[in-house]
Amino acid sequence: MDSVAHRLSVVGAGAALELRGVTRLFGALAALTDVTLTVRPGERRAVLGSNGAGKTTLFNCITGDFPPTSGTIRFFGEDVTNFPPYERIRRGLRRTYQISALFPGLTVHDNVYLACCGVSRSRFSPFRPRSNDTLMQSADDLVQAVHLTAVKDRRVAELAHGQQRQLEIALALAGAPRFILFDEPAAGLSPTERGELVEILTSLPGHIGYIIIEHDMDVALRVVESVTMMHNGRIFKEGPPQEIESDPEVQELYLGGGHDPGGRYG
Ligand SMILES: Nc1ncnc2c1ncn2[C@@H]1O[C@H](COP(=O)(O)OP(=O)(O)OP(=O)(O)O)[C@@H](O)[C@H]1O
Repeated sequence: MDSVAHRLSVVGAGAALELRGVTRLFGALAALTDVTLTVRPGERRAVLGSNGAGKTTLFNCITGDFPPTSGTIRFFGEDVTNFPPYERIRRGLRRTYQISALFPGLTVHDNVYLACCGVSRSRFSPFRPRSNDTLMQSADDLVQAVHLTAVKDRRVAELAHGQQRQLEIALALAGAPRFILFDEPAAGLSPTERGELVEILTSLPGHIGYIIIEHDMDVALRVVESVTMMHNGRIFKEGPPQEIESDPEVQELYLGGGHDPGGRYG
């Protein structure tokens, strides 16, 4: 059995994420129209599409930052459509942003430690002996998982851009997530940093599924086993990376940038 099939077989049946008929309007603009999508536990999926296709709005609906205008969202079987974002985080949903959410004056380790405190049930205490703290150990493990152990005591402001993006992944991994939404993690990275990102994503624990929005097809298609193509707020194609990559319609719409921003005003 190949590693992907094995990984998906051990994490169980059912859906991690299930969207049914999700539509999101902004005034007269339909940013998403009737999106139906199922992602299995442990599955890794890319959502691709040209600018304005609705990818970020899809993430915002899943996280609860912008609830859908209509339709339903289930997370591991539970209807979370009307849950606030923190309730989804409590259930194991995480997200990274295109814009950095790091504390630049703190060290790498302290950023991760605070993220671990933030999602843990116990409150942060300045009086807790830090060396005995299991959260400290979790933070160390996460720093290692994103290849930043060598710079763990450095302030975030001193890190290279690629290292900051790696740190954002560590923050998303805090507190035992079950599913992560990665928003363009390769943006602004050098070729070497992209290679490192691919290694980090493909080494994540097998039970953690994710959706990645990524304009860099080379990165996206190497770290997923399925792809959803969006155009003008709708899903127009789904399939394994090889099939999507060689699809003539995808090539014309995505690689040719045939986006019609006026096509979905009512
Ligand atoms: N808060 C908002 N208010 C009004 N319109 C919005 C809002 N958010 C998104 N839109 C519009 O919805 C459409 C989809 O935008 P979205 O950001 O989801 O696309 P995208 O695929 O993520 O694009 P990009 O690749 O450029 O990030 C766009 O036409 C955008 O202008």
